[in-house]
Amino acid sequence: MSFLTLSHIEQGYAQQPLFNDFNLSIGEGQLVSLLGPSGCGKSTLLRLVAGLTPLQGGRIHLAGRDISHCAPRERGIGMVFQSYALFPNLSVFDNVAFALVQQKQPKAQIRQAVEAMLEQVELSELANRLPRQLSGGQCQRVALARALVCKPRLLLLDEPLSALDARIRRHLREQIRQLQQAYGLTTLFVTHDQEEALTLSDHIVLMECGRIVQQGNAAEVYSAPVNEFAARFIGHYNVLSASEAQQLSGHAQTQALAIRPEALLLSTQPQTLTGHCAPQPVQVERLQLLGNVLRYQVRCGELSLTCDRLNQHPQQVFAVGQQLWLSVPLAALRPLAA
Ligand SMILES: Nc1ncnc2c1ncn2[C@@H]1O[C@H](COP(=O)(O)OP(=O)(O)OP(=O)(O)O)[C@@H](O)[C@H]1O
Repeated sequence: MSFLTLSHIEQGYAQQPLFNDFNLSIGEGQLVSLLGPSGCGKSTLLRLVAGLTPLQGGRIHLAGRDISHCAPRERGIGMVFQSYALFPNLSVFDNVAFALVQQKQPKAQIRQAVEAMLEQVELSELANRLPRQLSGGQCQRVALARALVCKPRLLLLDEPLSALDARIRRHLREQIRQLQQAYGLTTLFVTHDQEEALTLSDHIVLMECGRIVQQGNAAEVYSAPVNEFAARFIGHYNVLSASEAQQLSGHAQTQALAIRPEALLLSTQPQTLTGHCAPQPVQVERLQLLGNVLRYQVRCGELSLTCDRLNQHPQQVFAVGQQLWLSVPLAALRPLAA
């Protein structure tokens, strides 16, 4: 059953339409990522749900209640932004306690709630510090604690990790996921980073220009992109026109196709494999080391294809210019809608 429902949303800026009959349903306790390029409307959607931007048309329901025109503070929603937006003159403790103080909760109760929350985000030791005495990752954990301490019914996260370095980012996203699951908290997470969406989410909503292009769980969205936009945005797919696909597969093709780079097999000898197209000669044009993965760009006639291989043995790295053979599993060819 849907916990957050956006129905027939109409929204735009200065005569410029952005959402036209936009609909989205989110189940209780799910972490849903809104994924898409800059300007596709992710933040606007979050602001509409939070009540920070007035809704022009349509309805928003949260836990069965119509919140379309409620004031932000009446919605029971917690929000964390990319910019931490902490009060600079308040300690970590007082930042987290702020909303509870506003609600005039008893002091002892506030202390207990804040201390428990700081422990959850591993900040108990830093309770008396000011925001300027914290790292970016620590600031973001304070912002998260501040949003969670009010026990929101819905958590909105607007690119909360994008200002942080890669290691802190990974750690914090695991922490967010653990807390979200521990509290069973329905969460909408905005990101333009596909890896982040794939690793964190129960459900991914891929957007382009105010429209949903595709939605599903990570495996569905990753393994079966519906069109060229989805294929290019998620997973660095090779996208081939119908005639290119025909050239590569040797089979008649009427539709554009996508192939994941890790599905393509490179070998030094031609291999005739069941369920594969006939082996094709290729030449290595470029090689990129992505840590555990080697990414080859290979030339196959007029086609340039990306092939990923696990970086297992240094002696098995192919050189730029090397002649190889390419095998394409037929099952890996994904037809794309126009
Ligand atoms: N206050 C505003 N006034 C006019 N246009 C706006 C306003 N806010 C956003 N827009 C426009 O609406 C569109 C969607 O913006 P939005 O910030 O929702 O996108 P986004 O997907 O969150 O992008 P990003 O990832 O860059 O934050 C963009 O074209 C943007 O220029």
